[in-house]
Amino acid sequence: MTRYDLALIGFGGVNRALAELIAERGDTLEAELGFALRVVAITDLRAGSLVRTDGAGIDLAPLLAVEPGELDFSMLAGGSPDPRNEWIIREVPADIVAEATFTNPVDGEPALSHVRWAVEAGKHVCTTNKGPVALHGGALKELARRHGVRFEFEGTVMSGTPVLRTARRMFGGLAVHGFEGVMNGTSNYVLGRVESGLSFADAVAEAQALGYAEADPTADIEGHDVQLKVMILAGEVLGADLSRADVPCTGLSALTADDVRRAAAEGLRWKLVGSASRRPDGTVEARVAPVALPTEHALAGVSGPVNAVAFHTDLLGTVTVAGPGAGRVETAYALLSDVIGIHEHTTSPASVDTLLEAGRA
Ligand SMILES: NC(=O)c1ccc[n+]([C@@H]2O[C@H](COP(=O)([O-])OP(=O)(O)OC[C@H]3O[C@@H](n4cnc5c(N)ncnc54)[C@H](O)[C@@H]3O)[C@@H](O)[C@H]2O)c1
Ligand SMILES: N[C@@H](CCO)C(=O)O
Repeated sequence: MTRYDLALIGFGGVNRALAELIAERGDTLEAELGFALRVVAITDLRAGSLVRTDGAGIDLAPLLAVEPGELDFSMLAGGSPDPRNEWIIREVPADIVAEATFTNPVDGEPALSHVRWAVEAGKHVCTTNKGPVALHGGALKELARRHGVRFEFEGTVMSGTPVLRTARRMFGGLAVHGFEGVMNGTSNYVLGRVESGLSFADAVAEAQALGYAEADPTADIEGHDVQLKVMILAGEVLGADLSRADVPCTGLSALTADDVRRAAAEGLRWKLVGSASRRPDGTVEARVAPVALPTEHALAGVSGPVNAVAFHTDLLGTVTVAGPGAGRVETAYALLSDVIGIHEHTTSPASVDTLLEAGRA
């Protein structure tokens, strides 16, 4: 039986939920997927770091029984009060590094370094962190290719909903002209709650408590999170290499609660829409902005933390992918799907992804 040893970098909502999946469903996953998962290292800014590479690895159940804010690895055997990220990523024997620290939309750090260190150490990486992928995705993919490891990031767009794999695997032979979508769970949840009478501030607080929001929810509300997602998706489906400056961004602070409720009374729904399309000269234009959509529009009915992206193609017309856009468990599932992708790739060199990548190279 194949076993993958994991190092979890960041132990907040998402990586904790991944640890829960492994602790609670490890045996079922093993029987279904044909590989076992063992966590051998965890680092976190607040809890410190923990390493256990013998036996069954880190015993996850006792860690998960402690409230997140009270976790202190320094009290445990193999623990340290410091998040020894570089040493753990480079030196502790692990097969896969799961990176789920804060997204930094300015330069992607320190997650960018986490990904680089892992790849340079010959470890596969899966991440839900949008910063490194949006800002340095091309260079990181090339680095991973040179080191013979996988760099997977399904959870960066629409959390566990497999929009990136769907676009990569299912659109072969089609020309994609562009896409538009509701790609932020927090802002979409907030708009719905404001529509039903809550203040913006209270609605944001709810989204934070539900685990949808970024550490700084300004990124959700002002559209910077969607900006990064548009850059990632445009890279994947349009082959574009966009910088943040290429994606003008207007957020929800352009709207008042009255605007949102008045629109609803007039049969319109405000949505924070991210879009990109290919111009006739082949270049790509993209933007993020709130749009008042008529209720019959496909994106108008996308509610709460649900997201949807409508892809405009030549042979199929518009193809819409909808599903959860945020949530701890949903995003942990994206990491699991990345691990499955790594397993498929390493065990079947003729896997769909490998063949598609070879075709594109
Ligand atoms: N929660 C979601 O719905 C969701 C969905 C998709 C993508 N994401 C992305 O996944 C990542 C994690 O999200 P989350 O909800 O778990 O966030 P979170 O804030 O709950 O957890 C992040 C954890 O990372 C730790 N951390 C931050 N910087 C660190 C560092 N330098 N070294 C070690 N640990 C560090 C923090 O202490 C925290 O515990 C973020 O980048 C987020 O944008 C989240
Ligand atoms: N904060 C993000 C998480 C998913 O990327 C959202 O609300 O969509």
